[in-house]
Parts: sequence; structure tokens; C-alpha cells
Amino acid sequence: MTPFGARLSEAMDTHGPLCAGIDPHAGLLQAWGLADDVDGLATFASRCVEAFAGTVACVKPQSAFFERFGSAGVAVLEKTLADLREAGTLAILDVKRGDIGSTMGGYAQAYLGESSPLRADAITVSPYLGYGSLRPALDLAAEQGRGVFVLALTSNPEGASVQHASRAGEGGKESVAGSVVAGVTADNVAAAAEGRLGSVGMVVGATIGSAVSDLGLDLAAANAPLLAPGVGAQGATAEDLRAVFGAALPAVLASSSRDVLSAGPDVAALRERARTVADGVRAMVAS
Ligand SMILES: O=c1ccn([C@@H]2O[C@H](COP(=O)(O)O)[C@@H](O)[C@H]2O)c(=O)[nH]1
Repeated sequence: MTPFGARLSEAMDTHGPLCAGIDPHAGLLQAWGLADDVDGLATFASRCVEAFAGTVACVKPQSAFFERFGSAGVAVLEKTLADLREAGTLAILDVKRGDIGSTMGGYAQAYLGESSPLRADAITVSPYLGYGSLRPALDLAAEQGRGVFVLALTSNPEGASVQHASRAGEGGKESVAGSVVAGVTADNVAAAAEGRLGSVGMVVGATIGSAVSDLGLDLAAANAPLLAPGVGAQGATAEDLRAVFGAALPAVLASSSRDVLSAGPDVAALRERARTVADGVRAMVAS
């Protein structure tokens, strides 16, 4: 079984380092001429799959916008994930789960288990019950050739109040984000020894300015895929990625939802917009 990190590296090399989001906001459904109901949701998601599959490295459905329609919306999410699988395009389900270890095992089975209808290639997880509480998801992902992206430095302005907080530890001061980086680095050691990108990624927003250097974090040493939301609607540009990530830039997977989706509902226009953003990020990384 090929590990997630290796599959992601190949997809990024082939298509460029962009993850296109599927975020069916009520306003976007309206802008696409669709009703804000389950039928509108299903049409929106299927047009996104048609446009993005085989075009970008990864697609990231935002679970919240499917869950808001209850079980019928979750059924659309299951179909969206199945369609992406069928098309051979990687899916990162943005679901930000985190709980005590025993419950985390349930979430792991729900999103990373081979027989689950909601399985994705990777999921986002929240480490704020302690990095170790994520172990069931980390273990099942590794076993199944899947991945996880742990929230480290999120793109929203409120995130810093928690993630930059630090305490005195054995080796000096350690920030909350620093403890996440340490955990992820340790989990990717074996992959690094084999010369491949790890399967335990981090979410580090493209909007966070100088936080990585301010907190003294070494993201490159983590050997982790770095999912970078915030490009487009939240104000970050492809050029901002260089200042935020520095030496870790080759591991960055830029993520954009509303900016790309605003090119819809025409599938060709949507595909073209995703291609343009992916090419822009690839050119910036190569320059
Ligand atoms: O730190 C984070 C983590 C996740 N997100 C998610 O990414 C998309 C961003 O959408 P845009 O329309 O490109 O702003 C959305 O699903 C967020 O929940 C994030 O923005 N920041």
C-alpha cells in the first residue's frame, strides 16, 4: 500500500500544489443559481468533482456545508468522496475532529476505515485535547495508507491566542503550535529516513505572516505536508507563501475554496480557474 505522503507528493508533482475546496456556502449556491437545499448541494458538489478531478492535486470537501442538511447532506458527502475516489483524485475531508482517545478511535473508523462510506484519503484533526489523543487516527491512517492534517497555526486571526501561547518546558519555552510540530516531526521520522514525505501533515495558514519564525518553528524538519488555507478569500496570495513557509515551501499544499468556486457554475470556467491558481502557486514555488 502506497503511503498517503507518497501519493500526495506524486499528485503535487503532476498537477501543482493546490487543493481546491468544495465549500457549498448558501451564498455560493445562490450565486450559481442553485437552491439552498439538498438538490442544490448535490448539483454544486458534482460540478466541482467534474471540474477538479484530474485537474488539481487534491480536493477538500468542507464537511460542515454538507452536515447542515442533515443525513441527506451527509449522503451527498459520501457520494462526493466516492466520485473523487472513482476519478483517482485525492480527497482531504475537512472535518477537524478531536476527542479523548477512545472516542477518537470512533472518528478514525468513520473517516479513515477501509469499509466506511465516509472514508477519505486524509482528514483534518484538532490537537487541542493533546497531541497524544490523536493516536487512534494517526495509527489507523498509517495502517490504511491514509493521512491526517493536524491543526498547528490556523488561518483565522483568533487562532494565535491559543496556538502562540507558551509554557516553560524541559528544553525551555514551548508554544502550543511548537508542541504540535514536535509531535508531527516525531511521527514522520520513519518516512524521512526512507526519503519520502510523511503522511502526518499540518494545517498552517497562508495568512499567518511571520508566526513560524517568531515562534522559532522548523517546519521543514517536520517532513510533513503543509496544508495552507487562506489563499484567495482570506486575503493571502501565492507570493505570501514564500514569506510564511521559507525553507518548507516545497511541502506546501495551498488551499483555496471561495476564490476558485467564484468562477462557477460553468464547469470549464471552474476548471480553468483552478488550473490558473495551481500554475501560479507552482511557478512561485519553482522561482
Ligand atoms: O486554518 C484553517 C483551517 C481550515 N480552513 C478551511 O479552509 C477553507 C477556506 O476557505 P476559503 O473560502 O478559501 O477561505 C474553509 O473550508 C475553512 O474551514 C481555514 O480556512 N483555515
